[in-house]
Amino acid sequence: MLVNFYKYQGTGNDFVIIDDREEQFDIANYQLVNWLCHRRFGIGADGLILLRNAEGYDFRMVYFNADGHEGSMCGNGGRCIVAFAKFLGIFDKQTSFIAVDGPHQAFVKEGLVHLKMGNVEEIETGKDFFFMDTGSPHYIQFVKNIEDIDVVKEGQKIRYNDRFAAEGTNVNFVQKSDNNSIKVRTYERGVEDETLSCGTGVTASAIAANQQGMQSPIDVEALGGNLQIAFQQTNHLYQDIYLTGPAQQVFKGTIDTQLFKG
Ligand SMILES: N[C@H](CCC[C@H](N)C(=O)O)C(=O)O
Repeated sequence: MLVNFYKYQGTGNDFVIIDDREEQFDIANYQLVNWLCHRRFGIGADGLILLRNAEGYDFRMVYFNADGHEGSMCGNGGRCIVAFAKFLGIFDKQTSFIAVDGPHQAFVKEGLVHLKMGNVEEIETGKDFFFMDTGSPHYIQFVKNIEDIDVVKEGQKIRYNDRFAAEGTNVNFVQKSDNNSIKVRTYERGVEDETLSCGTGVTASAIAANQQGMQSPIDVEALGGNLQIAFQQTNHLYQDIYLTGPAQQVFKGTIDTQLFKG
């Protein structure tokens, strides 16, 4: 089968996106997804996203990690699929779509995609960490010199410890900078590597920074670019959380799935 795809990136978190409103793509074939995301044998991406139809919404976002398995919410992927939906002419000013973690609203303004994330209510605080779900599970550790962290090694220690080994977790290392800003580096489960940016991770990191006294909006520097997180916070509830940043189409192509040898 010939599959038309688009390649997008949002602050260096990159995705293969397919317009699958005809529902031709076999979502159960995780080896195929894994191959398409492979950087040497396939197209190369941190994840693959299908745009499908959904009743009551402009579209449905179906997200797979690079390992081929359907993942939880992806914030940067969410921004990229919003840019893609606008490119397809599915919406003009603002959109409402459904993802695995529930409904999302978004709009594009001055070239930046503003994506509303789900509310966050439960935040676990440990001796030297925070843990929360911003659509995906995120462990957050504040560090002094982020450049010195071996993100893959330290991230894997946490991701594969007794608590997280089975389900996995994403692990964020966060350094506070001046002016209400933080630097974030993320080890992503499902990619099992450091990525250049992780939207749900950056969102969780900003909320953790707020727990430590930083106020909304919080500017975030990821390896692949800058993002901003804004939110309303009352007692334990974080709502109106917006993840804002660029999302760009890089190229498009056609791939023959017959080339995949399984
Ligand atoms: N890159 C993502 C997160 C993908 C989710 C994931 N790696 C998982 O929790 O399985 C983001 O921008 O939010």
